[in-house]
Amino acid sequence: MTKAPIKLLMAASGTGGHLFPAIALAQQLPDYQIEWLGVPNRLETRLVPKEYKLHTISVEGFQKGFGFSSLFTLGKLAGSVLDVRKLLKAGNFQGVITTGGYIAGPSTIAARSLGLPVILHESNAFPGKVTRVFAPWCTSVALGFNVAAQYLPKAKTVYLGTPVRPEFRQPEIGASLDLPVPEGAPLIVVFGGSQGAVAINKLVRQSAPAWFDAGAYIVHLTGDNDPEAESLQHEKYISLPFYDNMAALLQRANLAISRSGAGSLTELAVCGTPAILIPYPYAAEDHQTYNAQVFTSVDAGLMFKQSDLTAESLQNEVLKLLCSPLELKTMGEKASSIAIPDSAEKMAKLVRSLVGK
Ligand SMILES: CC(=O)N[C@H]1[C@@H](OP(=O)(O)OP(=O)(O)OC[C@H]2O[C@@H](n3ccc(=O)[nH]c3=O)[C@H](O)[C@@H]2O)O[C@H](CO)[C@@H](O)[C@@H]1O
Repeated sequence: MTKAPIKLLMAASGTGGHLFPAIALAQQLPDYQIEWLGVPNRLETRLVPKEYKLHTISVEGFQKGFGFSSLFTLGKLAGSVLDVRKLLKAGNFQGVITTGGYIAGPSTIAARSLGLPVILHESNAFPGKVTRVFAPWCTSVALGFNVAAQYLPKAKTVYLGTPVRPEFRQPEIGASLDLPVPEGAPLIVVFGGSQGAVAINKLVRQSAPAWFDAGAYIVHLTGDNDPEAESLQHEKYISLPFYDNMAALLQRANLAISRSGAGSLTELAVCGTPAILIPYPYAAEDHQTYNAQVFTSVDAGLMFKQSDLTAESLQNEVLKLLCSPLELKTMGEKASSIAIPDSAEKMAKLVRSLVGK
């Protein structure tokens, strides 16, 4: 008689930073039966591969302070816990993995109340609020950056890095770059996390002419929300709202200009791509600055506060780097030195040890 596959619920929702690591991990567990838990109308409805059945619940975060709206949210949290419990019981799930964010709360409470193991992956250097609250309840908390452990003293933490899609570490299995960038031309890639960064886009468009004059090409991933996304036209400039083949792009790039979401930093490290990092100023508890500091602490990148940066200063910083290929190379090597390329395999091993083989 063949053994039934182990059933696992993947609670990962919201942004690329939460979804891509979960997808990369799921792909390392082909013998498991994985179903997904998300929220209606978020990126998971678009990004989660069709092979994983997607269940959705509605969850919300707490506002600052504690008033009627928080009581309402608390009521909703209790409702979501009941929904997840029902799902876990009906589906005979044997464990839960979550990549943090609001969905992690009800998933952790529901699973632990049923005695199921929960593995939480926290990719940020400064863990999110939900992670800090729920980490002590989890069976294991895997960290993307080891500095995060100091903020989770009561949790069973283990530093395994953040899983990346397989083509990031095995270029030969990925599609090649299908953009018209001539071989040997310096390439600057600009991206602002999975949703784009309008403020960076504007600075880049103003700075770009001097970079073109220096021979550089730019691939600019603008996100969907930039009304001026098509305002710059140049033969060395390619602008797209979103690009699927990030692995080939970052492997080819000589320099990235980026926000400092954990997913972006992890991929830059795995690809050994030097970067100018501009943390999103409104990120929860300024966590993108903590992330960027992991890079700057080993000289793998330069960090600039958005409020201090002008088009002129950005233009000059990039020109300096374009003129110093050796410095770019050294920064790239430093970035590689902090990468854990086989994080997905390590996470899969942890899951098998706690949920079952
Ligand atoms: C605004 C904000 O609060 N963002 C947070 C969000 O991630 P957010 O999704 O904004 O950013 P991340 O840097 O973590 O991930 C971006 C992901 O999108 C991919 N990508 C991007 C552009 C594109 O065209 N194609 C593409 O595939 C990147 O390759 C990367 O895998 O969750 C992360 C993990 O908790 C946090 O660290 C980020 O701070």
